[in-house]
Amino acid sequence: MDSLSLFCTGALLAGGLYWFVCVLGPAEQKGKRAVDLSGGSISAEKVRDNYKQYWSFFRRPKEIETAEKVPDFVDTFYNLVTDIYEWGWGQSFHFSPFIPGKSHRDATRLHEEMAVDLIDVKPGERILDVGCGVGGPMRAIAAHSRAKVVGITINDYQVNRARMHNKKAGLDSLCEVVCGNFLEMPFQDNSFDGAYSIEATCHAPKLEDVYAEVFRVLKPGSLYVSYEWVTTEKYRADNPEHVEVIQGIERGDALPGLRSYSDIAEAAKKVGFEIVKEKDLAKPPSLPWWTRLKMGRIAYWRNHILVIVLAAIGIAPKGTVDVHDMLFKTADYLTRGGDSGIFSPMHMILLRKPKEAPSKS
Ligand SMILES: C=C(CC[C@@H](C)[C@H]1CC[C@H]2C3=CC[C@H]4[C@H](C)[C@@H](O)CC[C@]4(C)[C@H]3CC[C@]12C)C(C)C
Ligand SMILES: C[S@@+](CC[C@H](N)C(=O)[O-])C[C@H]1O[C@@H](n2cnc3c(N)ncnc32)[C@H](O)[C@@H]1O
Repeated sequence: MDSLSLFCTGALLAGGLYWFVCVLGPAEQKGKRAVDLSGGSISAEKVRDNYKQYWSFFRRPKEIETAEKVPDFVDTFYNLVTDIYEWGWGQSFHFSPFIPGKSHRDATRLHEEMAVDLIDVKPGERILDVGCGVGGPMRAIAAHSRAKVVGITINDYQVNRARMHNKKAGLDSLCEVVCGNFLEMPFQDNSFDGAYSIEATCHAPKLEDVYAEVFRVLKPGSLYVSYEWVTTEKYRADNPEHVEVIQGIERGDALPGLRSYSDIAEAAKKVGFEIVKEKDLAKPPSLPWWTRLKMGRIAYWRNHILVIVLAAIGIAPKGTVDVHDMLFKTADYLTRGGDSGIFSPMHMILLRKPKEAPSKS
């Protein structure tokens, strides 16, 4: 081979590699690169053991029912997945309906802005983000409403990521992040002008417990909106395929059991909220939220090969391959849940804490 053809082959290979690693994949701003994948707050050598521990929860369903253990198990889950989510999805860890002509990023932002528009807050007011992740929604909401947002997450790795992103976005004066359990929040009674939760309260073993905490910290008369993960009216517990899909979603997303859409308002009323509005935002005329998952399939294969290579050469923690494989399968269960209509990640409920507490007679 002469030197010219050697050069051309080399250039072609390098170009192909660059395209495979850097171009192919979801065209979103990530904040994470494949070479920076970690196990969150878990040291690299313990990632695989923690992954095994995570799975063992599902092999012993009794443990999942032990509600006190759930926040720890959810914390382990987010140590394992946070970097992969940021790398492969972006800084907002939720779904949104597909909008023709809009990027995923814009569709995501509009879904987030809708939440704060619903709770009707004014600039300068203080609102709570229940289960804030690395703060994608918090930043969009603070920028859109100019309200002061306080986010809470159980995972300290996410707290650090969120604070770093807030600073980088120049929004740290409006956005504050606290590490804590949303089942026992470190906030005073009647101290927030509004609250929202986006695809986070599904991690609570009992929805009443988190709703009761939100109720406690809200000022009387103020509003709370939540986007809930639910099984819909199409779900049949006696259909083995339905059960397989829902259990697949629960295992791959650290859920102590998905709730039926009909349980949401009940839980809210039980703790004292008034129901202002309830609507499944996934229903037509909205377009499928799972289109994005389907469109990403080629990128997931590319990511999988990349993760295997990075783990083999010691750049990514060994257990990353297992975690990625789990997410790969989860994406399929979620897509099947969406296609069949038995599952929705955006059952919206808008609630008001009454102005006056009901009399106890
Ligand atoms: C609300 C929750 C999380 C919802 C979604 C943000 C995530 C659910 C499944 C995740 C993913 C699945 C496939 C991954 C892919 C194999 C990888 O290469 C890149 C990242 C994924 C696309 C990843 C991204 C985030 C999800 C879509 C739950 C936890 C309550
Ligand atoms: C799927 S993520 C959604 C994050 C964010 N709402 C978003 O849309 O980007 C769920 C979030 O809920 C948080 N979470 C789950 N259980 C929690 C608990 N008991 N206390 C506090 N946060 C919790 C997780 O740490 C994570 O940040």
